[in-house]
This record gives sequence, C-alpha cells and structure tokens, in this order.
Amino acid sequence: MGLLIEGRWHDQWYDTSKDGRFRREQAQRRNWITPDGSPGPGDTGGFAAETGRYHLYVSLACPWAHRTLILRRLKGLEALIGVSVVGWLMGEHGWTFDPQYGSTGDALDGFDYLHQRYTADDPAYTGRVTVPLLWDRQLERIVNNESAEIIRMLNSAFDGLTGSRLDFYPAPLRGEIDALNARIYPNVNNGVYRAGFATTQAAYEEAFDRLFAELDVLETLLGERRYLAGEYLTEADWRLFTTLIRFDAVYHGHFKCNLRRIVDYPNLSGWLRELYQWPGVAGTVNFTHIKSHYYASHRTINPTGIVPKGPALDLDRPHDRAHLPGRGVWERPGAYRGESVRPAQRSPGP
Ligand SMILES: N[C@@H](CCC(=O)N[C@@H](CS)C(=O)NCC(=O)O)C(=O)O
Repeated sequence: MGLLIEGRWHDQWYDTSKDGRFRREQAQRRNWITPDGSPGPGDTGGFAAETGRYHLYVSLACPWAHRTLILRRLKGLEALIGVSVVGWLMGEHGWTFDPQYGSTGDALDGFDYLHQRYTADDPAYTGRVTVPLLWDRQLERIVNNESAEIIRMLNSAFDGLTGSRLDFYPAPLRGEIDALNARIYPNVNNGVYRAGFATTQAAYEEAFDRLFAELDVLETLLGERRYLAGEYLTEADWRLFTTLIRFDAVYHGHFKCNLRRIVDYPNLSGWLRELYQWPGVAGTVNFTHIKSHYYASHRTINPTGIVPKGPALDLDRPHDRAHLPGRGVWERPGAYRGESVRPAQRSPGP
C-alpha cells in the first residue's frame, strides 16, 4: 500500500494523524468518452467511443471497480472494452499483476505493478494508485480513474456500437438517483472505510453511527420500493450493491461494522439477493479476491493476515421481492442496431 510522488513509488499507509479520520483522495483523471469524441463535462474531448480502444484495470476485491465491471457486463461491452485484473494482495508495491494472487496479468504491456500504468500516463505522477482505471490505448493516457464517472460513460457512450438501449441513469429519475447517491456514498460506500480505517474511537463511532442510521433508512425505503429509485433498477442500486455484497463477509468483521449484518435486514437482504441473481451479475462477484484482499492486505488492522473461513452466505435463496412492483431496467426509445423502427412507433405523419 503506498503512493507515487513525482513518479516514484513510496510504500506508506493512509495518513490519519490529523484527527483519526480516513479521507479518500479525489480521483485525478476525469476525461469522458463520448460517442463522437466531443468534449465531456470538464474535458477538452478527443475520447471517442471505439471498439478495442479502451482497456479497464480492476480489482475483483474493490467495490468501486466492481461497479464498472457490472456496467460493462450489463451494457454488453465485454467484446469492446478489455479488462486486466490485479492480484488480490495489495502489499508494499500496491496493486500488482502477480498471478500468484489471481491477477490476469497486464494484457497491454506486461507491467508488474499498476503504478507503472500511472507513470506511463505521466512519468511525474503524484497520488494514490487506485482501481478502477480506464486506459486509452490510442493516446496512451488514462481516460478516467473515478468509478462514478466511468459507469456513466459505459451507460451511454458506446450505445451506437452495441445497440444497447438499457439506461441505468434515465433522465426522469436523475434527481432521485443523485439524491440517493449523495447520501449513500458518504454514509455507506465510503462510510464502511471511514469506520474501518479510523484511528480514534470517536472517528470510528461517528462513521459507525452514520452507517447504521443510513441502513435503517434504506431498509424502510426498500420495504416500499422494489429498487432504490422506485420501479426501475438504476445505477444507484449497483453502487449500493457492490458495498453490501461485501458487507457480511468483510465489513462486518474486518471494518468493525458489526451492529447488524445485511442478512438481518429483511428488505435489504432480499434486494441484495435479487441483484446478485440478476443475469450476469454473480459472475462479477469473487469472494476469494474480496476476502483475501481485505484481510491479508490491511495489516495495520489485521496484523496476522488470517482470512476468516466464514461466513456461510446464501445468496441464491429466493429473493421474495416480486410482491413489489418492478419494471426492470429503463429502456431508451429507439431501434436496436439493424432493426427497423416498427411503423407503430413512428410519429404519425401529416
Ligand atoms: N474514487 C475512486 C476510489 C477508488 C479506490 O479508492 N480504490 C481502492 C481499492 S477499493 C484503491 O485502489 N486503493 C488504493 C490506495 O488507496 O492506495 C473511485 O471510486 O474510482
């Protein structure tokens, strides 16, 4: 675990010396892939959606990277965007491509360490070396290393190539989705880390209380709604899913988030099982990477590195969510590639 300072790797743990609180560094590369390479929010453009041009670097342990893998799968992008998986052990060199820890290797350059990918972008890079990372093979640059933005790109930029109409961020639901994300990110997604990486009792308890207060709110919400934003499954669900799927196996014990387990919440656990059973999703969940990574890598909080054998999880059990009205994923209007628009869908002529 460490970071790059002016292109040189330094092995050091997070600095919580100010007040015991863990603070996550802002992602530094924020370019956008767009259908035609026109500028995205805050960039100058040049990143057009193309088959084979972009490559995704992920850890199967990481909840932020997991979001991008799910969107890649559900949006039918596996043949268009390649993936390299880092090993689950994050040790003195940070993320590595060591096959001993389940890495696929770096498919592009055969690098040993992920930090080499960052210095390939900028030989003087300063900052943490995180996954996910989206790489542009043509410009040899990092497009983006912020998962919240990568999933937005995957949701729409490649639709002209894939013909996918599935929309996990539909315009009419954006206000609702943004409001959910704004609460769930600090309290739950990052909240479990704020509890687990806290180095004072007060910082831990503050994160713990906010986390479980938010889970109570979400439990009530999911008693009324099939999905977080209502009848449609959206990105807000996938963003929460990647945290909650790790909760009982890791955060409950390793990060001391142990007031309750997800399995103790009837609505959250049913919702979690429905999402886990969503076609294609279980294949993106790897509990060997998840458990081994956290317990073996974070030696400051688990010095022996012993990985617990449990818990027994029963994610294939029926989800019991069908009593709530659900419409699945929103579909944008329009024709699939190669399919003509049916006359009934054309606007009436004069
Ligand atoms: N804001 C980033 C956060 C990514 C992140 O922190 N990833 C973790 C793995 S779960 C990481 O690579 N940490 C390495 C480090 O902090 O040194 C995102 O959501 O994409």
